[in-house]
Amino acid sequence: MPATVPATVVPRTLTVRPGQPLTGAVAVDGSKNACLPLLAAAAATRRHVKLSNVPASADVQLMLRLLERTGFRLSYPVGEPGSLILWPGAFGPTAPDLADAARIRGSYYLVPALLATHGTARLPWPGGCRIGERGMDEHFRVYEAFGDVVQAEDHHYTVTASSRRPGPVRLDLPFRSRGATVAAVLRAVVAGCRLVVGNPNLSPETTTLLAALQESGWDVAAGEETIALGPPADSTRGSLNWWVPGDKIEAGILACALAATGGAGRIEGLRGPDVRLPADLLTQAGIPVTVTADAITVHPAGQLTGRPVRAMASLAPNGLDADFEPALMALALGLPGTHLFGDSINPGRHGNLLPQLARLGARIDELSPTQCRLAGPQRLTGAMVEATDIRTGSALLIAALMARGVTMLTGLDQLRRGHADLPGKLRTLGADITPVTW
Ligand SMILES: CC(=O)N[C@H]1[C@@H](OP(=O)(O)OP(=O)(O)OC[C@H]2O[C@@H](n3ccc(=O)[nH]c3=O)[C@H](O)[C@@H]2O)O[C@H](CO)[C@@H](O)[C@@H]1O
Ligand SMILES: C=C(OP(=O)(O)O)C(=O)O
Repeated sequence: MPATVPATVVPRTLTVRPGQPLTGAVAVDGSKNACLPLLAAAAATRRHVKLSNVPASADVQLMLRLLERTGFRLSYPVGEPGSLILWPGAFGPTAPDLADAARIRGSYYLVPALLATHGTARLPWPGGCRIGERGMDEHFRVYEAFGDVVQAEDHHYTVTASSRRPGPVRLDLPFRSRGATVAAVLRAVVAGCRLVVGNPNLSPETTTLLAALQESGWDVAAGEETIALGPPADSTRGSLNWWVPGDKIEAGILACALAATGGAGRIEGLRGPDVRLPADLLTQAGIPVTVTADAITVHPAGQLTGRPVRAMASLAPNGLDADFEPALMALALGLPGTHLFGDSINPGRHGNLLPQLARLGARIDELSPTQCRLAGPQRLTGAMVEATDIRTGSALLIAALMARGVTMLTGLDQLRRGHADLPGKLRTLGADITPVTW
């Protein structure tokens, strides 16, 4: 009898072979990093929220299970793939055991909702990508500014809600942490109080959350210096409709893959301004790119005589999101010039990414633990590599498409944490990527 592979088998390894330049059109999924705070905000509002364009990535699926275990209810409207409705169900007297919250960084977004439902949040230290020391001290300072009590233990941390209703809260962040900014905003939602955050994070993920709250009746004013929030004037509790924006990082990865193979194509379903910076870097490197309100198009490049790539991650308003950097680094391996990269936000990123690119033969000079330089174009050779974090996985896919010979990519669980099916999207553009099912 021929061996058959059940349709549900999830491959653990992929083979990637170089081929024709990628071409065609593909749409991105909703963004994991925008979806996680929106889910946490939906829980914090304790209203019925319909959320659309929800990606099927593993981290988002896990967040949904954590919310259900906490006592929130979920339903999936028929005929609307990617949509769900979240509302508060019955909450038990004791806080739930959320041990597997340790698998994702974004589980910290649950703290405000847990304070609302149980008065206390006890969570394992967050996991996610192993990209260096990923502190939470600033998140804790946020809760303390609201009068909450924070206890750090070996394996867990506990936040206990203040018994007093906080008055207006003002806090200034020492740096523009996205996690701490979102924590402050969601805590104010639970407290129903006014909030001013100085030196806030203004990434699209944060401003998407602010826009959703504004639609929900909150008074929101966001500028480079401060974010100011005021609770809704009336106590309307009607249902809300929010939308997860298309994944800017997935769009950047697909644009880099098109460019890396000398191809041309269109990536849809995103917000143009979210990909402005990586698009500018491609254009400066001599790869013609146009960005419209909801798409990015990579045009055929002639001779590559553009400027070298200089991709420095930054938390400044309009700074380059750190998660774009690995894909740009993979692309630059094929571009002429001496290219410079930096990510001091995630100080362990290069320690993860560079050894894997080196397995393909990449020669990258580490100027410091967080900065590196490479001269291109380089000749890469297929090898066995591992997606040691989400963005390392996507950078390896791009590099493998440029390499001579076959690359085998393992560690797909990491890749799936951030993208429901990035290999499938690359296949839509013509990439030769095959799951290994033995
Ligand atoms: C789930 C999610 O959206 N993850 C993103 C988020 O990471 P992350 O969730 O880590 O964002 P944070 O703002 O919490 O932290 C960013 C970095 O700042 C430092 N830090 C942060 C808080 C703190 O209290 N103490 C401290 O030292 C750590 O080095 C940490 O790694 O923003 C990063 C930078 O844009 C992105 O690369 C991640 O993809
Ligand atoms: C670093 C990332 O994820 P997380 O913060 O969830 O680990 C990422 O999305 O690239």
